[in-house]
This record gives sequence, C-alpha cells and structure tokens, in this order.
Amino acid sequence: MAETVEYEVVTQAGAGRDAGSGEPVLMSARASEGGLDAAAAAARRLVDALVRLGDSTDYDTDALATRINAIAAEVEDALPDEAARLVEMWQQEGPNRHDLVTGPQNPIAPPLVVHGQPDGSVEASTTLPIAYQGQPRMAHGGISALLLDHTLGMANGWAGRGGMTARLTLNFKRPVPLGEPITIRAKQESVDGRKLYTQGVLSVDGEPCVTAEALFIAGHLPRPTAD
Ligand SMILES: CCCCCCCCCC(=O)SCCNC(=O)CCNC(=O)[C@H](O)C(C)(C)COP(=O)(O)OP(=O)(O)OC[C@H]1O[C@@H](n2cnc3c(N)ncnc32)[C@H](O)[C@@H]1OP(=O)(O)O
Repeated sequence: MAETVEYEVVTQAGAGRDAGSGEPVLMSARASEGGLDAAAAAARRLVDALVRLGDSTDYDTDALATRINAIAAEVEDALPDEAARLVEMWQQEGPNRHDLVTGPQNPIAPPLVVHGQPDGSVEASTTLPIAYQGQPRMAHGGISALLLDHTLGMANGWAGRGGMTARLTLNFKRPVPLGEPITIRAKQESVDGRKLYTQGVLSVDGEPCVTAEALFIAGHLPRPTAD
C-alpha cells in the first residue's frame, strides 16, 4: 500500500469546518465568469450539443471535427510542463478548481456545488445534462456513484478528517432523471480509528433515488512536489 498522509480540507471561505457561523459554507470552487472557467463551460456546452446532434443532421460534422481539432492543437501548444502543472494543481488550499466532480475548470465536471452545513452534514446540487445518460432520459448509475462517492468524501472533510474510499455500497431505489435539479446530502456518521463511516442520499424533488453507505480510511496520497 502506498504511503498516505493527512491534511485538512479547507473551504472556499478559507477556513476548515465553520459550524459556529450557523450558515452553510461553500466548499466547492466558485466559477468565474471569464478565463479558464469560461472555456471549460464552453467545452461542456459543446459536449452537450455534440451528444444531442446525432447522425441525421445536415450539419458538416467533418468540418466541425477539423475546427475542434484546430482549437485543441492551439491549446496543446500553450500547455505548461506536465509535472509542474501537477504540482500547481495540488498546491492550493481550498477546493480544487480542476476537480472531476466540482471543478469549474474541468469540462467533464457537472459541476457539483457543495455546501457544508452547520449540523455537520454537506449538501450538494447540480443538474445533469444528456451526456450523462444511462437508461433513456435517466442518469447512468456510475455517475450517481461518482457524485455520491465524492459528496461523502467531502462530508468527511467537512467533519474534519478525510480519507480514501475503501468500500462504497449503493442502493438504486429509483432512476435519476436528467435535466432536473438533484440534491445530495451526506454526513460522516462515526469514526473508529482510521475508519470513517459516512452515509448519503441522492434525491430529486424530495424523493430519494440512490442511497450510499461508505467506509473511508483516513489519509490521502501525498501531494505532488517539485522535487
Ligand atoms: C475537498 C476534497 C474532497 C475530495 C473527496 C474525494 C472523494 C473521493 C474518494 C475516492 O474516490 S478515493 C479513490 C478510490 N479509493 C481508492 O483508490 C482506495 C484504494 N485502496 C487503498 O489505497 C487502500 O486499500 C486504503 C488506503 C483504502 C487502505 O489502505 P491502508 O494501507 O491505508 O490501510 P490498511 O490496509 O492498513 O487498513 C486499515 C484498516 O482499514 C480496514 N480496511 C481497509 N480497507 C478495507 C476495505 N476495503 N473494507 C473493509 N475494511 C478495510 C483494514 O482491515 C484495517 O482495519 P484494522 O485497523 O481494524 O485492522
């Protein structure tokens, strides 16, 4: 097993869990209106349009591919050194802007918006587009698993001690519709040494769709360094 380390998860507000304020605290990164956040949002919009386009269109998709490839090549020409970028990704305190689930700079993040609650739980929300479709008009179960795993992980951080998922048990009670606001509530229920027990539920319109119980083991892989 690789070495693990523990570090505090801090919030957008720049502090750790702040249950004393009595107000929810934004834990995920706030999206900016311009820059890389806006480019990632544009990429999300493009992915959505491509999935909805289909083969029956008269639109010139060969020319489209050429144009998208030209943009990709332009961005690739501007890329920083990969090792340095990894260090930069992980050096900041607070929510990761590149995060797979919440990151405004990650085009495949829905993105999920997460608030730490005064009662020690977290509440997350998003609306899933058609790119995440599994069954007709419904979210793929793996996406629900991703959102729950991540939200439970953030609930651990909010409770003061985060870790890596060792076991995740899901109960799919009803399909999760696309295009409708979804809410995930999660809370760390107990701690036994390094074992963190965390539960959550993904709901739509107040109806539970997927419930989750997980065991996390305290500790994270070390952050990349410049050495
Ligand atoms: C603000 C940012 C928030 C970010 C949230 C992100 C959430 C996303 C979280 C993830 O998805 S993490 C990625 C998915 N998970 C992994 O890749 C974990 C892969 N597994 C491992 O790396 C290791 O197995 C693990 C770190 C989980 C545990 O290895 P360790 O060497 O640190 O612990 P060890 O094996 O010594 O086990 C410690 C205790 O936990 C128990 N344990 C470990 N894995 C278990 C398991 N799977 N089931 C039941 N018990 C388990 C183990 O029996 C033992 O119990 P005892 O202390 O009573 O002896």
